[in-house]
Amino acid sequence: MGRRAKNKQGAPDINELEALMSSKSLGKRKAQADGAESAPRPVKKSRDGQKKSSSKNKENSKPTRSASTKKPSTKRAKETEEDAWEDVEDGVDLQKEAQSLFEDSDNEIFTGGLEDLDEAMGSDDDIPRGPVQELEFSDEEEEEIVLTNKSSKRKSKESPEDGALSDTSSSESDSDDDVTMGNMEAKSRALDERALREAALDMEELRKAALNADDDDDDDFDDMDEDSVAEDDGEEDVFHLPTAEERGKEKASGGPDLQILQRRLRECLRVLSKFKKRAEPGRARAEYTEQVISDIGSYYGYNDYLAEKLFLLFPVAEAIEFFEANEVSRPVTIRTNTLRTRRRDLAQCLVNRGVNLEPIGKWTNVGLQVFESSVPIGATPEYLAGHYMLQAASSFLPVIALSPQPNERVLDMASAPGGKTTHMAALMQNTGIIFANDANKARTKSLTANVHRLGCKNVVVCSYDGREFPKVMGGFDRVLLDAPCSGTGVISKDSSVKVNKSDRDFMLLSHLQKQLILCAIDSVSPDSKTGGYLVYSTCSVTVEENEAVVDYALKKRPNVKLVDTGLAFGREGFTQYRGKIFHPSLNLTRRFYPHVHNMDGFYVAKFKVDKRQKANKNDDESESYEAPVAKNNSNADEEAVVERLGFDDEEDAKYMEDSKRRWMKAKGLKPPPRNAKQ
Ligand SMILES: C[S@@+](CC[C@H](N)C(=O)[O-])C[C@H]1O[C@@H](n2cnc3c(N)ncnc32)[C@H](O)[C@@H]1O
Repeated sequence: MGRRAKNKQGAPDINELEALMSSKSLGKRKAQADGAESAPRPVKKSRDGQKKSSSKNKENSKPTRSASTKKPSTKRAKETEEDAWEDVEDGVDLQKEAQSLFEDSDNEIFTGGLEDLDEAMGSDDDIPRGPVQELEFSDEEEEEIVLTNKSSKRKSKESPEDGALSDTSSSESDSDDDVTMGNMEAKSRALDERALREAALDMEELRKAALNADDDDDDDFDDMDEDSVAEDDGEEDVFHLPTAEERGKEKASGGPDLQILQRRLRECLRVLSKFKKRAEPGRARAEYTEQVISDIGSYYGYNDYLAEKLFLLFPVAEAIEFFEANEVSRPVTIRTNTLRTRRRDLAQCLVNRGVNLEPIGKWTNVGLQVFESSVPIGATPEYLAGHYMLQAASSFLPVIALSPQPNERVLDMASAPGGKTTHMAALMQNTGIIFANDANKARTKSLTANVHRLGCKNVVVCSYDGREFPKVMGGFDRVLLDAPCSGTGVISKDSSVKVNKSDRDFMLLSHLQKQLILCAIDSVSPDSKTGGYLVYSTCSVTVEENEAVVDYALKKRPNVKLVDTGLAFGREGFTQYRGKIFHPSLNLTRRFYPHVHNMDGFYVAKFKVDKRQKANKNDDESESYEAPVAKNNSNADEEAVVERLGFDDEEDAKYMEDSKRRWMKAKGLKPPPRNAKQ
């Protein structure tokens, strides 16, 4: 685990569902996605101003105690590791889950069956109620849910004055009184808050330094704290960048401590901001960058490979914001199941139970963000009756982009546990048909449970390797491929991603995604009267799982083109990245980031599939085009699958070589020159 992670209160590796069970304060920042990239980039301010904003940011991004103190169940941890979900596992085994909810929420073991749940929760009147919110609905539109008694939510959202504790219990508990049973929780909360405040101040310093590192060498601007950097005029202390040998020794002795790491990060960023002036003679810019990446890895607990991969996605200052955002839980959100209820009615029911919530944003008319709850959100009668799905806000996006219509024939190629399938069923008003497929049979159990709980009547669950489509079934009006991925967008939910992904994993995933996307394209009917669309999505932010896969599909299937996703926000996909040029239409795809949109990292691309052109003798691509033929068993020989899909051997060879070179370097071996015969 990284130094930063070790020292931080509220480790991000939470099981969100379990966190929900604890009925405490939930995600406190509102998803910032209303049509704008709202992530505040630190602005250059007077130092007073900066101090205030740092405290404010910290308070707003405070991870919840409930989230931080729960350990994920082994089962859940294993699942997230295997498949890198972006969704809360919802309704896996209702009876078991409900039981654990009660264990978690009440510290009492619930031994009854589902039918006993009501009793266990007491009559409605017995349900613990929080401060009741009065909901004001406009006469016409349920959109306009206005919460009039927002006291507790506001409290959780407002930032306290600099240095002040967020509530009275905290300030009490910050005193030196003896710890008693009565004040233990408050004291513990105060300690958490203090640690967070300190961490946020550290971050603010780093961010300021990083911001400067993004400035040009010639830029005279320097707004860093005087105590954190040497003065520019006169002699500067030249910071000594460790040599490779010194770094090796440091690693062997267990790595530097947190203070050294922080200081070195700051110093390296300071040098990078005025390289010519501040660099040690004879040292290259790349050496400083390498040190920054290595220290970020240690500070936040990433392996070097992933730290570098993620760092390179952003300018330096933004990279720090991204890594920091991965340390904070995302807001808890639910999706109203419009097959069973309306959002305003659901909101009113939950508010009456003591849930503090409000609509997520204008971009969705079914999402609600839960700020605080005095009841377990995953076990309310409304939940059990299928009135809502616990679902990350980001996972609404691919379905909104796909926009399935009533009476269509739709394929959800990798669908378990069904967050998106059930959303599609609702949009289609239970008409038409959705084939909800998932290669993992075990996972189709939770999918089926959710389909039943939410009352979806137009869903057929099946379990094929997605690469067997369209042989098993084809001719769909719309296809969703929410692909298996590395999960680099959901690190705040599953921190194991920080250390368990290697370049080989990324290569294999990218390969699988490329196979799946071609099969998904071939499953769409170009003759569809109402559709003819494919949406490809992942909960990862890496380029090889996103733009590279989409670009590959464009090359391999000339009959498809990218179209606007219809999503009102999100960053444009890369059209070039580190020397790789993608099709210019890649700018129509959308990227979502935790530090920008306060939702899980996500990627969405929408294709329109047209009829295939008649084979053109001069066109290798169309001549060799052949719809993939599926094998009868899912243990299909990998090589044959690769061959039938016409993989780009040249591109793969390059990946393999890169991977081999990195492996050799990691082992301390010198890779042969690039063009040498191996
Ligand atoms: C990101 S999750 C899907 C989440 C789902 N769309 C939802 O919204 O609830 C990816 C899924 O892909 C499935 N999967 C992995 N490899 C597959 C393959 N070759 N064919 C079909 N599904 C696959 C995994 O079992 C996993 O359930």
